[in-house]
Amino acid sequence: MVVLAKPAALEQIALLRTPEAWESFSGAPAVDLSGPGAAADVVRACERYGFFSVVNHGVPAGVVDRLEAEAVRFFASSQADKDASGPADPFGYGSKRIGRNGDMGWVEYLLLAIERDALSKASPAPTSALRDAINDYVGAMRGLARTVLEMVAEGLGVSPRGALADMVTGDAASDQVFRVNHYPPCPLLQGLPPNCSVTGFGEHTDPQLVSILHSNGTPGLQVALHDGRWVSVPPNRDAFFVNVGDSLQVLTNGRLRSVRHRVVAGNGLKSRMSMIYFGGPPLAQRIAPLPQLLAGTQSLPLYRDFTWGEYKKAAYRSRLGDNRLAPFEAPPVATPHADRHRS
Ligand SMILES: C=C1C[C@]23C[C@@]1(O)CC[C@H]2[C@@]12CC[C@H](O)[C@@](C)(C(=O)O1)[C@H]2[C@@H]3C(=O)O
Ligand SMILES: O=C(O)CCC(=O)C(=O)O
Ligand SMILES: [Fe+2]
Repeated sequence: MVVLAKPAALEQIALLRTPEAWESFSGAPAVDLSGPGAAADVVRACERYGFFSVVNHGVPAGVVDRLEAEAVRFFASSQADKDASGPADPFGYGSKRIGRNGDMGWVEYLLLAIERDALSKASPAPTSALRDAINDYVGAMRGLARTVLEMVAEGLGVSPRGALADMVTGDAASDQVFRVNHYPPCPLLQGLPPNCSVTGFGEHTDPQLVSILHSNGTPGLQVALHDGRWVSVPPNRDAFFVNVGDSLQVLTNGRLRSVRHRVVAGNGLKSRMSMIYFGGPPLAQRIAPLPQLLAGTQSLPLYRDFTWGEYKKAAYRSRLGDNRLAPFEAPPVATPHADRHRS
């Protein structure tokens, strides 16, 4: 069994004690990307949950399996070998510390920057086999992100159809990040009742437009529904899970909402491993409600204009669970009768 380094930090990771098993998200929408009406399904799922899975996505299983095998090999290597790729600041190998502001989780990870369609030179992969596997996988994720964002645009009636997708995959300067998370079984939980778990990755929303996640068969991911209930997402190795990020929330003036999510690590025997592609725009990209989505409605923009660079700078000063959009909300309108309408 892999044991994460520096057990002294364990007490800083929140233990969760739950009175009953987490409710399973059996209603999680699964969108068949090859089916008719997929664009409408994508928008409906983004509006209701900010989260959905995709099946019939066209990503070859071999691309996923190869990366998973290389990542397993990396996390099973010696602590000294892993540390040689760290510390994550923000990129590289990290263990337990998430970001720079005191967040801790029962997780080890590789966080890497992508430039165009491959790992950037600033984020060298530990081995050439892992690098090649990541590059293949990221190529597939860029394609999937493009398809999903084109469907979002189509379903919302935004033209051109590539308007959102181009922010992420159409610009050489776009800010894409790739992360592999490994959650080994937590020894702290041994002997405790099965309804005890530990924070693997604390609750948060993702900052970018979309994130695309794949995991092995070990559960742990939970999402918050709009009524505040937390539900467990059953793992599905054949699917990818899409999260709406904060930037897409702003671009759609809150019509699509970013999803709060977290990972709990249990005391099962199997590690959870997840790989996530985060699709962000270039630093100079203006993030503001799309005029097309405001035109003809009574909606006022809920956010002031900002660039992805400004937002990102603020995000890296925030704690994981913070509401990172609050500072970018538009000030209330002064006239006494002006109502703010959500679109
Ligand atoms: C605590 C933090 C980690 C994070 C940067 C931040 O200051 C706030 C956002 C965090 C997050 C969440 C989603 C992704 O995992 C991530 C890579 C991202 O883009 O924003 C992480 C950041 C990180 O781990 O560096
Ligand atoms: O590891 C997971 O399943 C999710 C992790 C996550 O939300 C993240 O890395 O932003
Ligand atoms: Fe996330």
